Amino acid sequence: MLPFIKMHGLGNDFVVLDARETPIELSVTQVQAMADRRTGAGCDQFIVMEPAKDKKADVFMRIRNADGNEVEACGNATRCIARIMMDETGKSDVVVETVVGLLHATQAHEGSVTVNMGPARLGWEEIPTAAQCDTLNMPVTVGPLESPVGVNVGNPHAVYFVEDAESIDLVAAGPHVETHPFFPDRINVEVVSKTKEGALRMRVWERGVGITQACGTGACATVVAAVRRGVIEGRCADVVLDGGTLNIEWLENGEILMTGPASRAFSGTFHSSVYPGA
Ligand SMILES: N[C@H](CCC[C@H](N)C(=O)O)C(=O)O
Repeated sequence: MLPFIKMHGLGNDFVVLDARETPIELSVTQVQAMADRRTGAGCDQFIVMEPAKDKKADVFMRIRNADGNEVEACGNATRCIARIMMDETGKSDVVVETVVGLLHATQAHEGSVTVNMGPARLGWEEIPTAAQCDTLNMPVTVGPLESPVGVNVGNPHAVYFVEDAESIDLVAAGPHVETHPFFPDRINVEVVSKTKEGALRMRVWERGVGITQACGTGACATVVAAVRRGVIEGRCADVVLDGGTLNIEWLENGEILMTGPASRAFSGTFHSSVYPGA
């Protein structure tokens, strides 16, 4: 049997396996089965904790989308893994290592966690796009969505500013943007409208998953895009997602701070029919 913990960040949910003692090798189809909301444990992303490679880190976090593919970053999951390490070590500051670098996490107010998600990458080659472009207005129009801002937060995002984010048919438009040929690695898609000064409403179609309740890296990309476009004053905003609110600050040094909750849901075990040898 293979134990797991179910966690979430504002409803963006994760199955977390601990492979720090014993390596766990998972195929794409195994992850798809374990992430399935009917035949598996159900999750948006599948997280495996591995021994840190860098001695400055407390743990290595490997991230797979529900479609089984490995991705570079997951803000909400980073807060959850940081929470596990804080509870385990008693430290209020921990370092989560990922394929794109070391992420520093700090205990914040009322059980929230603040993570430095690292620098926003803004060059067309960093998004990446298939051709050189102005990432402040990328040439990708789908239905009512046009001229998104490209931001890479370890993973790629196309941020569309619209009059009313609630009115956008994201199920119709999201997949077409996600798989548009201009984005060779595919892309996460955000639709954003300003509700009041310092607050942005954001809905997300996630690469490899679909619509999720929240997206930490998407919220980071949203505030970076809003600052670059002059949509907000200052460099800090609350991003209101379907599942709740994240506070994001884009520092003058280019790094992005994300603050929000990290919630445990339950523990379980996968039957050996799902993970042979378990
Ligand atoms: N939910 C995650 C983002 C996952 C991004 C993933 N869908 C990708 O393909 O990059 C977050 O909180 O940042």
